[in-house]
Amino acid sequence: TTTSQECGIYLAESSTDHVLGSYAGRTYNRDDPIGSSDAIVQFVDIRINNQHLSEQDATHLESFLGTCWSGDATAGMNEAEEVISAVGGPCFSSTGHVGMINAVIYQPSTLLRTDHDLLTSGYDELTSPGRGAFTYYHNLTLLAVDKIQEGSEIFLDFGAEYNQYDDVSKPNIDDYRKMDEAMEKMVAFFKKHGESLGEKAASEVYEFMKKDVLDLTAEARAEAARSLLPETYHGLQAIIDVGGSALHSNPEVVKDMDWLRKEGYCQDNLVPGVSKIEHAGRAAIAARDIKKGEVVAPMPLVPIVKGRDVLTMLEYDEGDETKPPIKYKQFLTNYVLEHPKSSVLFFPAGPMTSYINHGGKKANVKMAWSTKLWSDVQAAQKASVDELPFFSAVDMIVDLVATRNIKKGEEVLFDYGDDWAKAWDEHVKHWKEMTKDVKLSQSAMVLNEIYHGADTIQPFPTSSEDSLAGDNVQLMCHLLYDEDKIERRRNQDGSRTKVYPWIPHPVTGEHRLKTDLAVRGINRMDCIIEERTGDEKTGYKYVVRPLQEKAGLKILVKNVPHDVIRYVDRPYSNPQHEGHAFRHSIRFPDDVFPEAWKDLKDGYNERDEL
Ligand SMILES: C[S@@+](CC[C@H](N)C(=O)[O-])C[C@H]1O[C@@H](n2cnc3c(N)ncnc32)[C@H](O)[C@@H]1O
Repeated sequence: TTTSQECGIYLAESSTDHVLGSYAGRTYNRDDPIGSSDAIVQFVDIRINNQHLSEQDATHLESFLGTCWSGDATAGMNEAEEVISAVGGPCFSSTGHVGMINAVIYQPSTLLRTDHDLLTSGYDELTSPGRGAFTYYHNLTLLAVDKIQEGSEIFLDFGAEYNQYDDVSKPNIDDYRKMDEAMEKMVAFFKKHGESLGEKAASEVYEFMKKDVLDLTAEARAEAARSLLPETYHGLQAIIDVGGSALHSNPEVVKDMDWLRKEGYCQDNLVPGVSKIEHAGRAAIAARDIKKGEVVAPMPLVPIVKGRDVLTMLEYDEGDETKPPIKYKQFLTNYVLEHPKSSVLFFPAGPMTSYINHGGKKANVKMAWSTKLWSDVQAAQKASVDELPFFSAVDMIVDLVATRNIKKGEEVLFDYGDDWAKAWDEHVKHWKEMTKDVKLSQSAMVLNEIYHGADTIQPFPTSSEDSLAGDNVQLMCHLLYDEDKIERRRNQDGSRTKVYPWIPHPVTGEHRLKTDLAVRGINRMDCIIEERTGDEKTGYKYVVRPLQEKAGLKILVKNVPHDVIRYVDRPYSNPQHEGHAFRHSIRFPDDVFPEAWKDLKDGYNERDEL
């Protein structure tokens, strides 16, 4: 179809500042997904493991963490004590705007993800040397929360914008919304009464609304709100026509489509799939034909200063703290670029680029520095490693360029380098030996396939029925209940239990909205299933007991739909935490690695460290 030929989302310089921005390549309606569904790389307890850092290095680490999301937004919260998520693409390269949030991370996509594709591809978690080597977290999806016109910048809701929310000098999102509503009403008023009032009286009424009514109703926000209104009431309709006061007073957020096609990067040339390479996990697949020499994806680089140290985790012997700790490499290691002559690692935050596998001689993309005028890559290339953290990702872009024609549906591959290939071959060779005395358990992903897989939908067992779940997993429910609709149940011992209904069953057409309210990271909690109703045809519903409630306080939630219940790996127990899992970074090719970034004269030698 023609739409798959058009790029749905671009990357370019933001209209708000010299930072990265994402722009709609077509019009989106509210609730439309935007861009491709991307991988998420969780890293755990990074601050706890880096308490020895110098003040400066700790600041650098924080600036890297500032480019990431909290694990709560990406379903990672149960991985460890502290979970932070590295992501690429529009979730990384969109900015916030206190007045114009038009997209959010669609949490149900990752919270309720399934792995049917991977598990039916022949991947066997218990025997594959790929176990724990690629991410369990995927399907990170952006969703439009408003109509977004073609060319418009995408603004995400980062909690941080709320700091500016109370600033009375400029309009915030509620000012824009309220004034749009007010303007609609004013237009209706002047349409009805304008003629009989006459020009002079109508203008006076408008001035009265603008000044006195706003001062009284908007109080501290009156000035900000007033700035959105036109000089005379004749200008009201034009503001409504361009799509409201936000767009009207910030016309620069909408770029010309021809400019975007020429000067921007397409961010949805790749879609996820399962790799044909055995044990490799998921893959980046071309969404359209790409010609030799074209950019497949831009990769903004995020420096991790002293990266190898920062990504080393220490595990102390609990019985004997004086013993030297065992060192592990943080899972993120597998997703970063390294150069042997540099102490800095780089997370490549491109759209879907985390999914690109190693192809060796079969690689069909290579790296080249950005040639966009808005990206000052030259300055960054001359910078020393200490200066790198101060560069914005907008000036640190490398392109992945097709080295031959790539057909739609083909897997995109990069050459990770000979060291990586050697390490992987060794790993595969020793896998059986390494794991022969280890009891490998099946992760929650495999269990969830039984209850949510496309082929079979089994009901969850109640607490009195036999369960397939091992000790390594726990049951989680996404619960939001209606506090006003309480019922009390009398128990056999005479005590009473409060029963709340799960939020009302979705009404047709509102499915997404209603269910979404409940399916959010903050509403995920341990639960026990007490009762079950329904069948495969009508759908199962459950009465569950949330375990997070204060001790002694017994409550139940009824009408909980099957789909919002999931098994989750207990903290530190999914295969990503296993010591025998493969760990190796991707080699940053010599021909593009700047001289100035080589701070290790003799080069890094892994044997020195481990
Ligand atoms: C940057 S990720 C690539 C995306 C990954 N396949 C996924 O599903 O998230 C790197 C990891 O992918 C896997 N991988 C990449 N190329 C591979 C290959 N040629 N053979 C086996 N595994 C590969 C390894 O587990 C490696 O640690």
